[in-house]
Amino acid sequence: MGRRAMSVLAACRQSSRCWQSCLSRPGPARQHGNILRVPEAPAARRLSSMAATIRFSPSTRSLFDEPLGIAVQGLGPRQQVTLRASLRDEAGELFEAHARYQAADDGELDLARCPALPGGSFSGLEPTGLLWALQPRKAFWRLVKKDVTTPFRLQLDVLDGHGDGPGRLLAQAQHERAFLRDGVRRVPVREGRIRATLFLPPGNGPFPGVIDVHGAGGGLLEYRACLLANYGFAVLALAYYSYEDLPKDMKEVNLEYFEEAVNFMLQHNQVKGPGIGLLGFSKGGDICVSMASFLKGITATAVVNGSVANVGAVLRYKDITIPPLGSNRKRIRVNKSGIGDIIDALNNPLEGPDRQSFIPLEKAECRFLFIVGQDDHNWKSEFFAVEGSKRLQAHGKEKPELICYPGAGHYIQPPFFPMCSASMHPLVGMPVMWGGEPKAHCEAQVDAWQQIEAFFHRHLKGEPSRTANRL
Ligand SMILES: CCCCCCCCCCCC(=O)SCCNC(=O)CCNC(=O)[C@H](O)C(C)(C)COP(=O)(O)OP(=O)(O)OC[C@H]1O[C@@H](n2cnc3c(N)ncnc32)[C@H](O)[C@@H]1OP(=O)(O)O
Repeated sequence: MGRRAMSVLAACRQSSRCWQSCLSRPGPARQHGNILRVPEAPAARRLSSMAATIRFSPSTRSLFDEPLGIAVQGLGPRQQVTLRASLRDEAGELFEAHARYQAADDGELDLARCPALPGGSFSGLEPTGLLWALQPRKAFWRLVKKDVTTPFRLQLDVLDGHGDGPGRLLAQAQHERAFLRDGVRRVPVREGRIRATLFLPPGNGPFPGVIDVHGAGGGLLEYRACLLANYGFAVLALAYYSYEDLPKDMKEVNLEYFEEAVNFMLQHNQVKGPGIGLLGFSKGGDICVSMASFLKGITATAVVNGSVANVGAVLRYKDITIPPLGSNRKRIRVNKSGIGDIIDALNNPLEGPDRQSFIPLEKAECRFLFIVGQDDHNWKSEFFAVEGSKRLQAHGKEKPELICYPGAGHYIQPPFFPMCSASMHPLVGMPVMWGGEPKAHCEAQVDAWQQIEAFFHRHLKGEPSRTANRL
């Protein structure tokens, strides 16, 4: 990560501390629909005689990966206000962002038209800045959604003025950011060895099918699969270790487990054949490349900041063994805050015995999409994607789609997940920097999500997808 991005984040964290006291401030308030109005202060301190109201669009609830319109009405002409967004995750950890604005002559403040002034978490015209700039108060914490059946509750406070401390509360409202679209079915799957959740869109199937494999860390993460199912795919979120009776750690990745999952999808009466798609992020990316290389029934594979070398665990399939790419902890650079930069820790899979870890992706019969954050500090995603592309073409295979995003780090998530700059690495055992600059990273997430969806529509459905820019 660049020094500039680190200092932006440090500044955000520092300034968010200034706002802590206001969050717990008690005060009588009355609820009007989703708008909580706070009684006005004495006339002498009032800048406007009108009550400010917050308007969200959509009004009360939206899907997490959709943009959210925010406007404030009833402010004074050119009134200076600070908008503060906050959200608590399921562990109770607080995420906050704030931005300084000046209302228009008519007392209206529409974030789609009004630029944020310097001094907040972001500046400039950023209609969704209060979403993507959310930062955790707890160091090394990421926004993760574990229970997709409940929404995140976003709170917006409108505060008077641009002071360093919180100004008088002028209006407050809440909005639900949901994961499950109405009618999408969430089906826990415990078939054979498979531990997974299948998301089925509303209506009569069959639907194009996708298996979603998340990165190292264990457990069963459903949020990306669930959001993708909202767009008409049958998506299986697949756990592969540290979940129920699956192996506790990731010493070895056995592809027969993943083959069972592919066969489960291909045989499911709600899944349209003849092949399925794979979506893999990080360690999930190289698992998907291995699945595509060795298993039948894969039509399209989207890899988000993945590797084309097998990493972190031995891979086994029948009589095939692929060793993990070598690494050297001495190449980890640790900064003054104790955060590691592991970008140079892995060996080169084109050299010496490490060539054995290169996955023979030329065996695959599917189309590939590589999504790359050019500021990925977990590993060299762009190098991996380019080498994968070269190898495919050298074997007469179709050139994969490769989309590179400058300023995007490792943790490319669905839209509006705030960028995580550093957190505990599940395999390295220390906090590491993931890379990325928050605004560029957020824009990459929005575009990458559309590209992934369009890729699967093209190859699994044969239909064009919606192309509207959702930023
Ligand atoms: C030589 C060099 C080679 C370099 C070699 C480089 C090779 C890189 C190869 C891998 C690259 C990757 O995959 S990178 C990672 C990408 N991974 C993912 O995207 C998957 C992310 N999944 C996860 O992080 C996990 O599944 C969680 C956090 C969702 C697990 O949730 P859980 O199953 O409910 O577990 P839980 O008990 O709550 O917590 C387990 C631990 O995670 C922490 N944790 C829980 N929630 C959070 C959170 N929101 N933000 C931060 N941390 C959290 C807890 O404090 C705890 O830490 P503690 O008390 O145990 O300390």
